[in-house]
Amino acid sequence: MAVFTKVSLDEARAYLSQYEIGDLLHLEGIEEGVSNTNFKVETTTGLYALTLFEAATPEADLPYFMDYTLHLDRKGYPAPGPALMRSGESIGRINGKSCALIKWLPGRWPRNPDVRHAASAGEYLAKLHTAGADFPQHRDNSMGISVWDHLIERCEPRAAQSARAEAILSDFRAEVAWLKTVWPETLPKGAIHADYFTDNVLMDDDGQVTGVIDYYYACTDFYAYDLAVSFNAWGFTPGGQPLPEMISAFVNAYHKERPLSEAEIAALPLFARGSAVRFTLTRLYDLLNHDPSWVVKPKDPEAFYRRLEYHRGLNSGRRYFKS
Ligand SMILES: Nc1ncnc2c1ncn2[C@@H]1O[C@H](COP(=O)(O)OP(=O)(O)OP(=O)(O)O)[C@@H](O)[C@H]1O
Ligand SMILES: N[C@@H](CCO)C(=O)O
Repeated sequence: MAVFTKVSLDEARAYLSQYEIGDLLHLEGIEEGVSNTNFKVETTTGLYALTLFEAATPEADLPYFMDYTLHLDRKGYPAPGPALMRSGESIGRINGKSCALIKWLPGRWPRNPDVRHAASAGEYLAKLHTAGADFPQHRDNSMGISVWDHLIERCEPRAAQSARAEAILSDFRAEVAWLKTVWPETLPKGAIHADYFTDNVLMDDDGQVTGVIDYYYACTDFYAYDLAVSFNAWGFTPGGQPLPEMISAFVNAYHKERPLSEAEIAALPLFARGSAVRFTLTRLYDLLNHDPSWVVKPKDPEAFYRRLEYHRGLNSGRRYFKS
């Protein structure tokens, strides 16, 4: 499904000859994923993923993503750092697309995560923040609070056909205006993942993290915002019902590894509301602009709207520590 751009064995062999990675043994398209084309590559020296960047990933930011994952990898964090060509480059071109050859990480993302998975995921999010704290580059959050008004505007033309979409957007105009008045300015920030969902965290059979992939929304923002994005992903059913024991397992494990300040804890309900708005909006945009002939199924915006409703009922960040 997600092999948008074909690559033949000969094309792959010619491309890979720029690296010191031995001879190509096997090339396999990966069906999963919706944004980029991915292949699993086996050579005489090991396993890699070959990613061809499709339109959704901003070309100009590829050096940031590659440098960040290389930085994390060199610090011993399980990120898929890029292999370097003999020229020292990490980004190449194949069949008209920019591409990178990155480390293949072991494990599988958890289809039915429980509290053990949530705790390990929370610990590794904190490790990600610590390992990236001295990464010197900056990238604005292209999906952050400063663009939510613009996302609402982009949804508006097609939302006119749906009373439900109109109602959500009307609610969000007020929500975003209010969030802007209370959004913190001075909390600890640095490089964050910004899309730390279950399908981006690989684990072993004991529910321990073995790899964290897909850094193509990584950016500079508040660490506590990334925590809220992540417990919103891990701490609810796919339909958006809260699982307080999953949220608390995630948050407590994070806090043990990277203790949160009182100000960060106090900001969690706001950040949880903001991140619920962000994912409702991007999902709503994709749904409103979906062509039924596309194979990729749009994700459900309502599941994130329900999260927003849950967080609106909480007024203390301490609440997320308890189930
Ligand atoms: N470096 C890697 N190591 C191991 N497996 C990987 C790696 N990169 C990708 N995969 C596998 O390929 C699948 C699809 O990759 P990914 O989720 O990055 O696709 P995408 O289309 O770029 O992203 P998304 O669907 O989240 O927008 C993953 O679920 C994982 O199974
Ligand atoms: N994780 C996002 C998709 C973008 O990677 C979502 O579930 O809406």
